[in-house]
Amino acid sequence: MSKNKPVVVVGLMGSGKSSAGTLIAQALGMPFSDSDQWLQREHGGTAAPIAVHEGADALHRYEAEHVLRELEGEPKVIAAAASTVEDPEVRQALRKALVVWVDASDEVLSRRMRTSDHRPDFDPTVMRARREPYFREVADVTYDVGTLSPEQVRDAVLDELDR
Ligand SMILES: Nc1ncnc2c1ncn2[C@@H]1O[C@H](COP(=O)(O)OP(=O)(O)O)[C@@H](O)[C@H]1O
Ligand SMILES: O=C(O)C1=C[C@@H](OP(=O)(O)O)[C@@H](O)[C@H](O)C1
Ligand SMILES: [Mg+2]
Repeated sequence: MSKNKPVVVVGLMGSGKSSAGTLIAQALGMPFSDSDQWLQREHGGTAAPIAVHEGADALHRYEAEHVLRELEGEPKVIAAAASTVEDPEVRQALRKALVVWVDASDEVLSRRMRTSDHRPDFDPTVMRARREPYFREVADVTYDVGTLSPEQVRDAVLDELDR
């Protein structure tokens, strides 16, 4: 698989997209674009206050826009917000990327999503019911981050790109 194609890390809240994405970008020497930082820069805040003040629909629109914009231009490693797989235009655009789905049990995710207050208070079980079929549809590779560390995910992605 080509090393010159975008890599997009997807998964539910707290699944480790930012952690693994950072390491993958470093290893590949590619630019890294994280939804979390992009929201801050383009929309003046993290996801949690945007969800409160502008609503979840506006937040999810901004998050989809992030992936669509960053998939244009030079290839990057992109940590996409959890919501983005719900957008049909995003799912179509993801076809040109290597899509890495990181996942763990809801119990693990509930614990990990509470490590920072930038996240809105969404229930992982509800989010999974809605999004799991889409993750399955877009993913080229899937990693269990209940057992794999971000470094192990990085190494698995590098192997995949070398195949
Ligand atoms: N593979 C992993 N194993 C153990 N802890 C992890 C793993 N990936 C991420 N974490 C931890 O889980 C939390 C959420 O990770 P983060 O990368 O911010 O997730 P996301 O960007 O998907 O919301 C952080 O505290 C991070 O250190
Ligand atoms: O599940 C969701 O709808 C969201 C998950 C969080 O993203 P992460 O996937 O980066 O945790 C949050 O920051 C995002 O804006 C909305
Ligand atoms: Mg993140």
